[in-house]
Amino acid sequence: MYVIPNLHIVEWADLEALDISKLNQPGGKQELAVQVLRFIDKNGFFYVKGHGLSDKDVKRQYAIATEFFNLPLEEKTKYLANTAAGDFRGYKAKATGDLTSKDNDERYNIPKFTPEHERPHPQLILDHYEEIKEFSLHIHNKILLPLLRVFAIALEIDEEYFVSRHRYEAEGLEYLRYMKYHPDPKPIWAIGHTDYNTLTFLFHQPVAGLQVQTKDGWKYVRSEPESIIVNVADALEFLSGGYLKSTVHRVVRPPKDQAGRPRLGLIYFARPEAKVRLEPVRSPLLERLGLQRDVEEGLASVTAEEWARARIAKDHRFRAGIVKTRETEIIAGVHQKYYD
Ligand SMILES: O=C(O)CCC(=O)C(=O)O
Ligand SMILES: [Fe+2]
Repeated sequence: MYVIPNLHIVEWADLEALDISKLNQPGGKQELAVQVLRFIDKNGFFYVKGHGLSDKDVKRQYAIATEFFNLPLEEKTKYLANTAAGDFRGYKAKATGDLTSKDNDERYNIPKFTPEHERPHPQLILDHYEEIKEFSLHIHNKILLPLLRVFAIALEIDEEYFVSRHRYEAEGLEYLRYMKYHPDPKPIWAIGHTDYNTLTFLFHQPVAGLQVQTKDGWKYVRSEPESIIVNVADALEFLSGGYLKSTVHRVVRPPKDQAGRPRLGLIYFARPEAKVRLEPVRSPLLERLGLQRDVEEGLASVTAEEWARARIAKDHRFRAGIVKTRETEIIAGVHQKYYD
């Protein structure tokens, strides 16, 4: 427990940190796999350190994000995302008018730098294109793929099993997101949810607000300058036969001393390739634990792309006021739950 000025009491979640610089040492992969096995079936949130991105690299991205959100609204709305079709590339404005209560954030999602995703961007983004590309590629190649190998070792499966389903050049939508929450009096800014991708990488930002659901209730996730907060999301839970946990989290109004400031976010959402079926892997570990699921028990008929599109379009219908309450049925009989 930590008491911040003006006596606001904040309870922090106790999360493990994986130091991935250990991957350069002999036995490092195995050591990290053992560490992962200590927590990953209970809680899909953890920190990654030793990831090779400097504080300066992260600050540069925040500087670009700040400039982006300072652009006139008419400029930003030229790049609107087609969320009605389940496509989140591009800009999402903050809700206004009758829908003001729906959300208080703006987003700009920059997809993979592959021919599939060539699209117009504001000049500001084009001016920094190479730098944004390098940052994104580092996350994919130097953080995501090594972590996927560690998870495969933990599950005692072929080390390349997950990696071969996340080829950067393959068709599939993953993106870097610039995000800005505007100060708002409502207590919950993003209702409790799981993410629909593989792993989500949340870069350091100083305004508290992210909370994770634990067996002892909601706890704040502390953001530390050297660490990336990582969470397992739906696609990886399905692929790992339910063993790696897509953990429920939410964003609340920051504590009083921070509540009046905008909250900027820098987030990378990694996803499997579009055509990957979300079927459970066969794993000796899961067999031994009696947790092995049959393919039919998973989402074998559903691809990563179909799952993500269904969830994005469903969120769109709620945000746009097309449906009055959040729908829970998504696809193939699998329900998405929400938690206040
Ligand atoms: O802003 C955050 O800290 C988390 C955002 C989030 O959960 C999401 O966009 O899925
Ligand atoms: Fe999330």
